[in-house]
Amino acid sequence: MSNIPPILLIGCGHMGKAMLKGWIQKGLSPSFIVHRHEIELPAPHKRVNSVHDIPQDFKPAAIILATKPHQAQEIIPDLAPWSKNAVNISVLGGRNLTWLEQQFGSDTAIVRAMPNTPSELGLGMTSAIGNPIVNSHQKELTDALLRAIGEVAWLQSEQDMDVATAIAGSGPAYIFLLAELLQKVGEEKGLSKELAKLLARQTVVGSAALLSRSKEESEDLRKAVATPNGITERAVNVLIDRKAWPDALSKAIQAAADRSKEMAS
Ligand SMILES: NC(=O)C1=CN([C@@H]2O[C@H](COP(=O)(O)OP(=O)(O)OC[C@H]3O[C@@H](n4cnc5c(N)ncnc54)[C@H](O)[C@@H]3O)[C@@H](O)[C@H]2O)C=CC1
Ligand SMILES: O=C(O)[C@@H]1CCC=N1
Repeated sequence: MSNIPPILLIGCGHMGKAMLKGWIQKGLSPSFIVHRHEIELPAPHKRVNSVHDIPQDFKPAAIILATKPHQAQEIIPDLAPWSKNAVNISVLGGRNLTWLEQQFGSDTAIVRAMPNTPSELGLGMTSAIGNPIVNSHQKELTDALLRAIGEVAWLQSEQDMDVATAIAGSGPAYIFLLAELLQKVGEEKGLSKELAKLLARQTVVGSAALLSRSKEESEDLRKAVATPNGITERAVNVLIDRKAWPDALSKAIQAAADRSKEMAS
């Protein structure tokens, strides 16, 4: 049974595809996807090359804008036949509600959202904030759409979106980088490539699953590994030094948040 309303998805790259896969698994109603290249798409959903190929009688409950930020401006005016009667959910990095209202019109219901790629597995994390035109029904609908692919945090202030983006939107990249680096160090220390890869990947996967299922704080899970005066503690002492991971992560998050702010318009 379909429990996700029909959507119009604009752009089906890394993020659009991740969300679409999540929604299809949860029973997406017949929807249209605007994408210039062939994609694997189960019936009854349809891919079209351009918005001009969408039937006028198609009534999406939500439009999801998932092109690159610089690609969005030219396509938004073409969405007018549908955008006034739908909630328009932008996942564009950086682009703020002021910019989005300038493109769609300030009388249009717009949600600025920042998901992440684990949405593909229903394990996403999306931060969201709507403009004043979004009514309670549209907010519930957006919440249901985003909850179908993971957790949702409705922000009180749009100012928080830059840091939310830097932590959760970009965050999967840091975790994959950790897996990359663990493998690289393993190889540098003499392990075979296959062994280093297996150890690094399964450790990241298993730790994330444990964190997901445990009620304990991440700090407690960490302390359960680092036996006092044992082996792990030596490594944790290196990493937790203010000048090591705390400073590096703080600088990294600030750099990403600054870039998000730069991309506001
Ligand atoms: N990749 C990620 O992890 C995340 C990305 N985002 C945001 O999602 C958006 C998309 O990012 P990605 O998926 O990584 O980029 P991408 O380049 O993989 O996907 C964008 C897609 O939009 C398509 N497109 C461009 N113009 C179009 C048009 N006029 N009509 C139809 N399709 C068109 C492109 O062909 C491309 O497939 C960006 O604005 C980004 O900031 C947000 C959260 C996380
Ligand atoms: O890096 C980017 O610009 C996008 C937004 C967050 C994740 N990817």
